[in-house]
Amino acid sequence: MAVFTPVTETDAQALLAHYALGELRALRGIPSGIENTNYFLTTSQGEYVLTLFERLTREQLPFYIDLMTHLAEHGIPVPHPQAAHDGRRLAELHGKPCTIATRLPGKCEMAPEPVHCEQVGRTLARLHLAGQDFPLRQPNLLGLPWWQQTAPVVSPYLASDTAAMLADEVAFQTVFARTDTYRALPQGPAHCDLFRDNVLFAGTRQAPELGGFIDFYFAGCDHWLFDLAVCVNDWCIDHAQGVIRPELAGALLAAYAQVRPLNDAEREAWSAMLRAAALRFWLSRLRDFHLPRPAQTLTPHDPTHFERILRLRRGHAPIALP
Ligand SMILES: Nc1ncnc2c1ncn2[C@@H]1O[C@H](COP(=O)(O)OP(=O)(O)O)[C@@H](O)[C@H]1O
Ligand SMILES: N[C@@H](CCOP(=O)(O)O)C(=O)O
Repeated sequence: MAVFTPVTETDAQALLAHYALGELRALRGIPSGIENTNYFLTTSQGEYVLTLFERLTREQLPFYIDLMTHLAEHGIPVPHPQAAHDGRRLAELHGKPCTIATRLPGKCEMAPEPVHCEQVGRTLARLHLAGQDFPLRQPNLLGLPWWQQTAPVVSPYLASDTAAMLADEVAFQTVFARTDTYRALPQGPAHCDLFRDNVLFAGTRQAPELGGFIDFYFAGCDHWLFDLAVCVNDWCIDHAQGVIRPELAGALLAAYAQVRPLNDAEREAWSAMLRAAALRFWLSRLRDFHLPRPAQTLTPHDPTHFERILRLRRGHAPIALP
């Protein structure tokens, strides 16, 4: 279970005393997630999620908390961080920054159909547009400089031909980032980790209703196309092989483009961006696998999944953007 820092009922009661959220009814550690400590918190007033931040610093956190607040207040279904009596949405527990946000309805859909992909695409485009006037700026902290820094750290754990592919891909992305096409890509606040386990659906499998997007703690200002590529690389593939399933990608991309039409620079950059999105998660999984942090119990994600996806994206022209 990804509880890095245990929280007791007494801790939670003391924390709730600073909020107008009612009395504690139940507290339950959440057995998934790999970044933060999460608990479901039930009070006499509603259902919330308590998150203790394990890696992000106090300086970095206002971006995420204020972004979720901004998006929630603009009608995007995301967890709404709650303000304490003093107006702050960030508190502290066991020396770790923490927040209490609304619990969204539904559960993850790990075997999506086009109808799920459509809703994800549409809501992602709405999120991008709603984020345009968000005033804070913080880059995606796991962007190109982090890839350049991390590749040599994980490289010694790889077979020599795999390490060579990693180095070649980082070099490719470094050159791509200097092109006019890259500079012309629209950007703004982006989720940057919108995998199947970060979207909740209520309703039925035939008639799903998107409950919301969760886990904004990899968000940052980046190209919107990168966000879309992260999404397609997870939502629209055959999971065993990593190949893109056209009926899923078609549904997600068409729904996205209906809300925010894509431009020529984005069409030109699409293949490189799918590679960038695969590289990003291959690197973080390699780091987590070979250089793990202590946790009560934690199964690291399989890095070879994204190694395979990167090989595929390097070898084939992707499905065209609408
Ligand atoms: N606001 C929320 N509403 C409902 N469930 C949530 C919410 N936040 C987290 N969860 C649940 O907690 C799990 C882990 O949260 P997540 O943010 O993905 O953790 P981590 O940041 O550690 O990866 C999710 O899969 C989901 O089941
Ligand atoms: N989505 C990433 C890692 C982050 O995991 P999450 O549980 O916080 O979404 C991956 O799959 O590598």
